Amino acid sequence: MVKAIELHDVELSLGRGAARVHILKGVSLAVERGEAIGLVGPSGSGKSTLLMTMAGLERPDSGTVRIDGEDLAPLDEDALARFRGRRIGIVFQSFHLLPTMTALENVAVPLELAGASDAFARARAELEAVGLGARLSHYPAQLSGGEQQRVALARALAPDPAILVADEPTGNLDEATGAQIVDLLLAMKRERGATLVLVTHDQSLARRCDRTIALRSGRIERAGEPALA
Ligand SMILES: Nc1ncnc2c1ncn2[C@@H]1O[C@H](COP(=O)(O)OP(=O)(O)OP(=O)(O)O)[C@@H](O)[C@H]1O
Repeated sequence: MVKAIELHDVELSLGRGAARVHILKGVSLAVERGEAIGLVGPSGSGKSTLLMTMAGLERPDSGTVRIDGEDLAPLDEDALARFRGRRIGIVFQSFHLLPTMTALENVAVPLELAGASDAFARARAELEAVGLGARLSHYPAQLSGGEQQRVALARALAPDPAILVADEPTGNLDEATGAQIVDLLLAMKRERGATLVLVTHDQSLARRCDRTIALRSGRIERAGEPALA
């Protein structure tokens, strides 16, 4: 069976000259289609870097990254950006919404730029699905943190990606709101049959995923067995 995400012996360094840091060290892992993975580990262990590598936003120095069986290495930057746009939804801790656009525009405009003819109708449906049907015309500054993260989630899901990656999506939220966002992430990925990789410091949130993968000092410390293999 083709894996949703497959890394083999990935080495990755970031930074220049004396500031260059060897972050990922021989990382190999496989994520089944439809799995929800909680990616955990101490601060600085490389979780965000690994997530960005899985999402095709960082390229490894060596080793291979395959998404749905496709090796990302031969893709040039344009092809990689198109691949990401079609297949991968990304949610960040700090929402990354455009402050001058309404909730609806934040979701619809990227869809429109990607060539969707029904961008505004789809954006409206996505915002309704995350419970924001009554907030379409609000600007990010008029929304709570949890609502802003729902807009970001709607934006990530709008192109119907097969893979959703979320980097500390609850990091700027209080505990109860954070738990609601994880509920929503898990419900959305189940409904759509997507694969989810969630970076979190919170072990109790990570345990709600099908499986946790633990990183330490850039190496996989523990990966568990996929329940869906
Ligand atoms: N662009 C960069 N240049 C140099 N070093 C970097 C760069 N990005 C990350 N690092 C370093 O790589 C290591 C891993 O960072 P990363 O953000 O992946 O860890 P993390 O486990 O997600 O940490 P946290 O939980 O604190 O967010 C850290 O020591 C960090 O300082």
